[in-house]
This record gives sequence, structure tokens and C-alpha cells, in this order.
Amino acid sequence: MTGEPGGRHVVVMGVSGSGKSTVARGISAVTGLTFVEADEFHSPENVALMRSGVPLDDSNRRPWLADIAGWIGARAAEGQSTVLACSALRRSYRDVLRQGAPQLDFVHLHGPAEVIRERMARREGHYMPASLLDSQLATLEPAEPDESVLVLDVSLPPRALVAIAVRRLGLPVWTPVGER
Ligand SMILES: Nc1ncnc2c1ncn2[C@@H]1O[C@H](COP(=O)(O)OP(=O)(O)O)[C@@H](O)[C@H]1O
Ligand SMILES: O=C(O)[C@H](O)[C@@H](O)[C@H](O)[C@H](O)COP(=O)(O)O
Repeated sequence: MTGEPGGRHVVVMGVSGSGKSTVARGISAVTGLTFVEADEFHSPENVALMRSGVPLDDSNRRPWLADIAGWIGARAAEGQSTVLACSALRRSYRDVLRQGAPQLDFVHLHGPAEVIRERMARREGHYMPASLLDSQLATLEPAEPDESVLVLDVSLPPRALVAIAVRRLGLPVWTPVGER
């Protein structure tokens, strides 16, 4: 999607299994913002660590986040708007992402650990074991007052989460060409 220079940039954040990919894809479908999955930027070494049940640390995450910030910056330079699914667990990680676009909006999917654990256990074909949820929750640093973060309850259905996020962030609703 092209917009004014810089565009809008949204990161759907939260622990693994909180519904980031589902909600970010939904926002993209409704608004036309270009969707990207932060997991796709992980090195094979990072994926291997998580697959074997070892949590990432700052040194594993730093180059990953820098690459994502670079991607956001490149899209912003093209005037393209984006929506990402990215855990962005710590304040310092969000600060790295903001280097790509200073006015980054975050949607934090937050909710009971049991609900998220259940979803992770049921999810098929993903490298991330449910056993890493505890470390994800321990690493998570909620938004500080100066950050632009909308906190939403993971227990809501995906469609409601997408609708609330689009409305509260004032994102443009995309209309297919044939319906204009
Ligand atoms: N709001 C929701 N309500 C019920 N199930 C959900 C919701 N959001 C996601 N899910 C399901 O939970 C699992 C994890 O969602 P996913 O989007 O992959 O999370 P994440 O990207 O944060 O790891 C998936 O099987 C997905 O279909
Ligand atoms: O910083 C991290 O520890 C990882 O990014 C992690 O948070 C991410 O959650 C995994 O890559 C699993 O992917 P999902 O979040 O899509 O389950």
C-alpha cells in the first residue's frame, strides 16, 4: 500500500502463541498494510535453538531485530505501510524496531498464560515448543507510559481484535477496486 511518505507502521506484539500472526494478517487483510512475519527474519541458528527448547537471549535477538527495523525503514522510505507480527518482548527490543520508523504503533496481545499455553499446544507445524512460554512471559516487559501501545485481551475472537485495533489506531480501511 502506498500512502504519504513514511506510511503507517504497526507491530502486533506479545509472547509466542498470543495470536500475533493471526491478528496481524487480519489487519493486513482489512487495511491493505503490507504484512510481514518477524519469525521469517530469524537465522537458522535461532530457529534451531528455539526448536530444541532453548530460549533466545539478547545477543541472539539483537541482529534479528536490527534486520526487521531495516525492513521497516526500507518500506517507510518507499511510502509503504506495514503490519508486523513480532514478539518485541522488551522495551529495548521495541526501541530497536522504532529505529525503522519512529512513530511505530504497537498492539500488545495480552492474556492468561493458560489460554496461550493451550493454543501453543494445539498449534501444528510450528518450531516453537509450548515449554518456552514461561521464559517468554518472564522476558516480557509491558509498555511504558511513553510508548504507543494498545493492549488487547487475547481471549477475544480474532475478528474483534482486528476490528478494535483498526478502529483505535485509526487505520485506513481498504476497499477492493471493484467496490469503490
Ligand atoms: N483470538 C484468538 N482466539 C482463538 N484462537 C486464536 C486467536 N488468535 C490465534 N489463535 C490460534 O492460536 C494459535 C496461535 O496463534 P498465532 O497467530 O500463531 O500466534 P503467534 O503468532 O503469537 O505465535 C493458532 O493456532 C491460532 O489459530
Ligand atoms: O524473541 C523471541 O523469543 C522469538 O521471536 C519468539 O518470541 C517468537 O515467539 C518465536 O519465534 C516463535 O514464534 P511465534 O511467536 O510466532 O510463536
